[in-house]
Amino acid sequence: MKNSMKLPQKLMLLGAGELGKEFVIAAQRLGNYVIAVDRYADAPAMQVADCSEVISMLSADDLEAVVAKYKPDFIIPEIEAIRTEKLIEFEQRGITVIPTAAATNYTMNRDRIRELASKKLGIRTAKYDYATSEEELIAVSDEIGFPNVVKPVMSSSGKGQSVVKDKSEVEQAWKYAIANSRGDSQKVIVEEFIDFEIEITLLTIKQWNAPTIFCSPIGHRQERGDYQESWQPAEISDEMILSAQSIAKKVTDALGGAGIFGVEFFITKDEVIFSELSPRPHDTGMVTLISQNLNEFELHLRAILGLPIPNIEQFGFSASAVILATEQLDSIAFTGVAEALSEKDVDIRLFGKPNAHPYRRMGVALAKGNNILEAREKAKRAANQVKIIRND
Ligand SMILES: Nc1ncnc2c1ncn2[C@@H]1O[C@H](COP(=O)(O)OP(=O)(O)OP(=O)(O)O)[C@@H](O)[C@H]1O
Ligand SMILES: NCC(=O)N[C@@H]1O[C@H](COP(=O)([O-])[O-])[C@@H](O)[C@H]1O
Ligand SMILES: [Mg+2]
Repeated sequence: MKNSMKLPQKLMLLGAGELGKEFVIAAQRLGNYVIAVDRYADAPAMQVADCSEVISMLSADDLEAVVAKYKPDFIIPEIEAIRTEKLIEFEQRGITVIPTAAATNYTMNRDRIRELASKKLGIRTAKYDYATSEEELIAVSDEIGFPNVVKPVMSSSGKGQSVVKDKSEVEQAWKYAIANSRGDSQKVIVEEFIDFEIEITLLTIKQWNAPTIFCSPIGHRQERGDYQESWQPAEISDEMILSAQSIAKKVTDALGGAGIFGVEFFITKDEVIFSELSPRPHDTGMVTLISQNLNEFELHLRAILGLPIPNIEQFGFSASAVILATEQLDSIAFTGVAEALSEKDVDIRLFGKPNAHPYRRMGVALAKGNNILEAREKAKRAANQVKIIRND
């Protein structure tokens, strides 16, 4: 369907963070025209796009205005917090929404994608239920058991998420989830805590006119529900990889369209448990900036434009480690970059976010090594060398 299109295409990116920035670079390399949109000016992807717009992506009117102004060929969501009902309308008007408008609607809220995976497709997930008040959360927590994980149904990067060890922590978990929920949703999901051996992201590339293909699994470590480091390949059995691939194929087929998906799994001693997925490049997939011939952003672009992906070559033991802010800063400078780059097979990306607050991801260190441990150590060492200071 899409494989004889001409270039350039006009791409509208909804969300212009670090993932968008690398995607825009990939799109620009093939000469495409990109409009980067986000809630604030000078966002990372805006710095490399042809033009940019600052709007509320939760506002249908704002979305209508930018789409009417630019008439893009493709709308490519980069974050979850978008008025997805409006995307359905754009799709009906003939604009291609990636991967599909329905998929962005399914994945915007945890409950929708969970119901699809667990109830409709019968895929194994953590035991779960929902609560819409503190009283209900107390009852539901008892039913799921302790420890459990409480998350707002509308949030990402671990915002509002907590591990609840016993009854005494339920009230605090409710308050924290509601205070950090995106939009005005008062609904949380309570999940059985999975004591996994490793968690992985399986980058899954769904194409318009070619079979679904996969990257080598990426292992990752999270703190506060947010990614700290990732590595590829993840040390899991071939049998488990096949099982994860089959689940990823099932879910992405149900969502339809084309593009890359970051499909997250918990791997226990003997089970592969589906967690959630992003219908776009995944933060833990930034390791592919050093680990593959085509990184996850280039793969996303090729899948979107119906360009062939003849092979994905994995270059061996690779890792990424995040560079996080520790304080509130209005203007930023970095030190220690030269020291970090002095080691062989190390690279750094600084995203260019205009301001910082504690735990905000400002950059990432990338490394290759002779084994996974070495690659992880190198990436972490490089990340720790980079310091964020006030630029005055
Ligand atoms: N049921 C669970 N059992 C054990 N750990 C969990 C569970 N749910 C979440 N976690 C931990 O918290 C992390 C973040 O959870 P999840 O992916 O659901 O949140 P998120 O806010 O969507 O994150 P992101 O947007 O970065 O993908 C997981 O990667 C995992 O480390
Ligand atoms: N887990 C999702 C994720 O990593 N998303 C990435 O973070 C940006 C927001 O960063 P900010 O909150 O620092 O503005 C998003 O725009 C996207 O690139
Ligand atoms: Mg996640």
